[in-house]
Amino acid sequence: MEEGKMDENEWGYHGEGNKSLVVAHAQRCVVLRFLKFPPNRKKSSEEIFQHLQNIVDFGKNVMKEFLGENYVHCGEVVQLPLEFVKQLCLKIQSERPESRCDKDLDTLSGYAMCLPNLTRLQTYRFAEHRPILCVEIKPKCGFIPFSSDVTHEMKHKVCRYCMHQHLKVATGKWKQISKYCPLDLYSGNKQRMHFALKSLLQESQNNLKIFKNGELIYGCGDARSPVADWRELAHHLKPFFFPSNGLASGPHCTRAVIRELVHVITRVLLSSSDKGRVSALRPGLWGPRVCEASPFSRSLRRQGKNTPERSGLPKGCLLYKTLQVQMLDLLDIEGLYPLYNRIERYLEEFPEQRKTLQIDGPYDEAFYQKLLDLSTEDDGTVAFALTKVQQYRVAMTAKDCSIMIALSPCLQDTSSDQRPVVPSSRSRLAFSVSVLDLDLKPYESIPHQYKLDSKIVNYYSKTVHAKDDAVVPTRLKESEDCTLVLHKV
Ligand SMILES: O=P(O)(O)O[C@@H]1[C@@H](OP(=O)(O)O)[C@H](OP(=O)(O)O)[C@H](O)[C@H](OP(=O)(O)O)[C@H]1OP(=O)(O)O
Ligand SMILES: Nc1ncnc2c1ncn2[C@@H]1O[C@H](COP(=O)(O)OP(=O)(O)OP(=O)(O)O)[C@@H](O)[C@H]1O
Repeated sequence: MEEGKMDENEWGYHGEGNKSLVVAHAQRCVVLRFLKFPPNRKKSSEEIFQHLQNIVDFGKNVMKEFLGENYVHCGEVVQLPLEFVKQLCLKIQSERPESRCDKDLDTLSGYAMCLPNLTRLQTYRFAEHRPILCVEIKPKCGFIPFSSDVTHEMKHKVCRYCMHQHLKVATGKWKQISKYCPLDLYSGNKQRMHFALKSLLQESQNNLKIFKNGELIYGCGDARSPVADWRELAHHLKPFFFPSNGLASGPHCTRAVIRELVHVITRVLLSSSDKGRVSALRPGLWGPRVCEASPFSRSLRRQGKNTPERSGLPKGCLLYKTLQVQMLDLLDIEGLYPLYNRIERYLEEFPEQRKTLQIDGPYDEAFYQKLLDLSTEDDGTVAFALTKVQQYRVAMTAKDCSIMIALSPCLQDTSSDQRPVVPSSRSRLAFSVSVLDLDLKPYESIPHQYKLDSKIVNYYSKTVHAKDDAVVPTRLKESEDCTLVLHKV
């Protein structure tokens, strides 16, 4: 960043999550990612610099190793003029969704991360003139725990996402239960993946966003949500997926365009565009292949059909790699929590050891190497507890990251385009796949995770499952078909 040339008018609000806020440059393909904090919980400039540097180091030394060079963009920490940050903060404030305003942008340190704008990613830094479509998916945890430490039987049957949906609706976070189940998306089975993606398109919550030329056009279920209907979405998508059946408008056209999008995204998700080395992780343990709450598998069971095999994801694809990292959570929070307590007891006695244990970094090569020990034999040591705790934090990070898929029509002269290509009915689309939000989850969040896990399972077991048992015969008759009915347009 060139200090003297920072002009807030060149930057616009792009999006935000729970912990960071992103602004995008109007011309150049870059974004600035700022940290956010609750009011009155400010950190010193040094602490913020270190926090951001840790994020970059963790991306470089750990996530690039696990997920592959091509998928991970670590960015760099930049120092900005304080006046620029202050003016920028004022400029974007009115565009922020109300639900996110419980935290303030850090305007005091002057530090931020500079990253490629993944919604416009073609060739880093300069925007091209071809239209770009970008689909962002936050797939969440794609497996059912296999750990023998799990005490709630329900956790061996229903995935965390599907259980959590009920608590989220009960607490008013979302209005409706989604039909999306991460196990369907991670199945590698095209039919299940199509169902998962259509479900995300129906009820996006914070799991799906679509950008066109860098602008949010779909998803993000809050006040800022620009469209929620498929007809308008299909209109946006036509330049990319003009239907092969020749229909230019009407419900059939909408359906055809949405179907094309789903098929193209599935193909891209199954592609192995990464040429990096094969991941060092092979947990090898699998829980059940399906989640009992997924409407897809419930519908098949009702029809007396077996759920299709988890066809298996191709080993080089990002979903496969992400799932492997998620499965570093070998013990489940129930098995992990006592090990966290072991470390806490040790730290109470030897507080000066916190640094040696690398709890707050540095996230370097040595930190990465220790993550590769997948043994689950507890020898009672702090070293064992520490390895499992660090693996858990990394796994939780992978359970909360997002995948960005950028698509743009190929030029006539494709020799200039080095990127992989996916066919669509209108043209061939060059694509790139990236992963974002790879901030290592804090050590301190483990007690919260333990409590939340129990709250999610208890709520699901007591309310939903009990109700389910009582109404099974009626529900079966109701035939809650998993064939997705398109919204009326
Ligand atoms: O606990 P979960 O599964 O609800 O995940 C949280 C996310 O909620 P979600 O369920 O995806 O809507 C949550 O997302 P939202 O703020 O709800 O959009 C955050 O990503 C949170 O991470 P962090 O605390 O900001 O690092 C996430 O917390 P972590 O558990 O990943 O730390
Ligand atoms: N490099 C990028 N290029 C384009 N858009 C980005 C980039 N990084 C983040 N975004 C956008 O900003 C949003 C918020 O970023 P991010 O997910 O990193 O926030 P967060 O606060 O860390 O999330 P969480 O709520 O999961 O903690 C993303 O959902 C994405 O739409």
